[in-house]
Amino acid sequence: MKWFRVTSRQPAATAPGTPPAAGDTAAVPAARSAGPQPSAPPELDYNGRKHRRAMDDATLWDMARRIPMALAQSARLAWSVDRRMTVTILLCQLLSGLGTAVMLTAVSKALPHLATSDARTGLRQAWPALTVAVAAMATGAGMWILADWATRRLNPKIASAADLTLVDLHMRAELSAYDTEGFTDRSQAAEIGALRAVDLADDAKTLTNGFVQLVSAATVLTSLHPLLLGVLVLSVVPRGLGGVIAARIDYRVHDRTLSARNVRGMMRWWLTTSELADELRANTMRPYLHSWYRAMCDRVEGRELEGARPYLLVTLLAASLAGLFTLGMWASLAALALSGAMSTAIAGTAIVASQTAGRALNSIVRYGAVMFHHGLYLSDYYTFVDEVRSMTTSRGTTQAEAPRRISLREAEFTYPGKDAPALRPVTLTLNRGEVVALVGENGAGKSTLIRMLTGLTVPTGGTVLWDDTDLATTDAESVWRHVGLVPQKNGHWPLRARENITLGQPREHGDERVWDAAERVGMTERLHGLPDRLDTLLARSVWGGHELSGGQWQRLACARAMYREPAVLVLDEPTSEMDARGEHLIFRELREMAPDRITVVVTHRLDNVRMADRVIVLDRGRIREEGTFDALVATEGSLLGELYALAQDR
Ligand SMILES: Nc1ncnc2c1ncn2[C@@H]1O[C@H](COP(=O)(O)OP(=O)(O)OP(=O)(O)O)[C@@H](O)[C@H]1O
Repeated sequence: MKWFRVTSRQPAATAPGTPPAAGDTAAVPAARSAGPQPSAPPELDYNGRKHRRAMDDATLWDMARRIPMALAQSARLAWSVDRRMTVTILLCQLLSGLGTAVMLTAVSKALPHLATSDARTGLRQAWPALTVAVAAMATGAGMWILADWATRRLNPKIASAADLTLVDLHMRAELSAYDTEGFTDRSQAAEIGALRAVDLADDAKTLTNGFVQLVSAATVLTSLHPLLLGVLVLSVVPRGLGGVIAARIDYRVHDRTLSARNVRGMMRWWLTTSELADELRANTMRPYLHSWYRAMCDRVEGRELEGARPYLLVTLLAASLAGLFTLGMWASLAALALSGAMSTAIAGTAIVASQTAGRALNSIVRYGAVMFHHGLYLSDYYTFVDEVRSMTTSRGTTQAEAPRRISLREAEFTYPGKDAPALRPVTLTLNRGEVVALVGENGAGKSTLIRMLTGLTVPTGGTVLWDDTDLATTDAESVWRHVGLVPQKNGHWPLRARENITLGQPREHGDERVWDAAERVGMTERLHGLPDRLDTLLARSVWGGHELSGGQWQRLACARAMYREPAVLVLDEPTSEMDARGEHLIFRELREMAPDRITVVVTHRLDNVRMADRVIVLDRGRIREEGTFDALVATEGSLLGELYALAQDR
């Protein structure tokens, strides 16, 4: 590092590596303007993507098995949100298939007449069949439009239902669900399933329509002449195979760029959000981040370009093969007609039918691949829904009353997947009217203890009682109705100022209590200064929203907890971002409110601990000390005394 020696007159550069000078000169590091080139971004994988190589790995049998399952799952979702539209789509599909069958049969009836030498007579004899063919085609088109309308009505409902189920389950799950291994990955995969649900009805409809059309064409042809089924198979198989290979290449390119695109997408938020804009600029992070982002763009671009060539080759090959087979089919039909084994009219119908079947097959291949992928994610979605449903908070039906006493009896807690407990057996009683301060170094177990006291988690050993009610068998919602919690990380809810205070409470007439809560945390003036006062939207990221400072947000979180007038008021580092005036106000309010409730405060600012009736000092998951602040600080060798002395040593 380079050092400049700064004197009172003029800065003078010294050789690199020269140590800072002592005495009346101070040494400051030089700003670094150049340095080694940043390393390229690593190959990151996006955890939530489980099915990266699914298309590559899947056999045709896998696909054949998975696609009907996906269709059945789509039908189940559709049925659950709108039965009328689901039935409409199914009926339309059947009628459109029937239309195709009628059209092909009518064409086979009309063709012999049209093949006669006298065109006028031929047309006269063929017109009833031709009219039926046109009517059948029109009916098929009408059914398609009707199905499309029904799908458009169904799509948003399916998407909302899938999304709502997922969001609601997350909000109702036991906290321990978040700590189970791979929860986030499974949650992300399920979210992709819910996102894909938007297109589900559309894609399922197109695929089933392809099947219906293909079956109609095959049925009509077989009924006309058994040999025609073989001819049809010959004409569609190469197209089908070509389509599958092209789809695989497409998906391979998609897979190879997927993690880079996802990581780039995540990084995009970091680079453009105002929340990190200060840090990014003041710490001159832009050049590195720009080159990082550029490298990701290049990676995606390069891989997409690499995929273009094989895709072109395969599609060309598939199209050539399909052309050759079509030629072969025509030649076979001509040979059959010339040998008298088949009438010219039937051969003509076979050509029309093969066109219909070809189009149907294109849909089947294309949308079969899409539904195959939908199916994988839908399975994740359903598996996750079942998993979280079994983990929703349902502990018992006993209704909790506002406690006069909270007792922990040998209560301990070990996080899922961890060997050592975060909290070792704790026996403790908290009484109404008391303010208890929880103190301890980082990781001592304070937040874990708070979660157990408030019924957010159930102890993995021992019991937590509210009076005589065991929280492990009590309806959790009824417990939380008596709790007001200011957690370490509180939400900056993108809602109006009013809701940021009343959130979680039933709506009341009038704002009297809202202003009262604002006054308790010193926010009255600030809220009056907002353009629409309590109606102002508090979220800069939302159009028309307003932002508060970190300390002001924390004051609102305290106001929210106070507004609840809870029987159990718990605050985890409630004033870490507040100025001295705000902090003083909050602790004064807590004291005033204390007689009617059990109050628990976690704080690292030990001067605040003086106001507590009792201090509990946690150390590595154990209660190490308990008593009044003055007594503990005065005790020789106490941890609180040591921490307090460190806090004063500046
Ligand atoms: N969700 C979790 N999963 C696994 N371990 C956890 C989890 N949350 C906390 N822990 C661990 O449990 C121990 C206690 O954590 P806790 O958050 O209760 O400490 P704390 O005293 O509140 O710390 P701080 O003062 O830093 O907030 C720590 O070792 C921590 O790493």
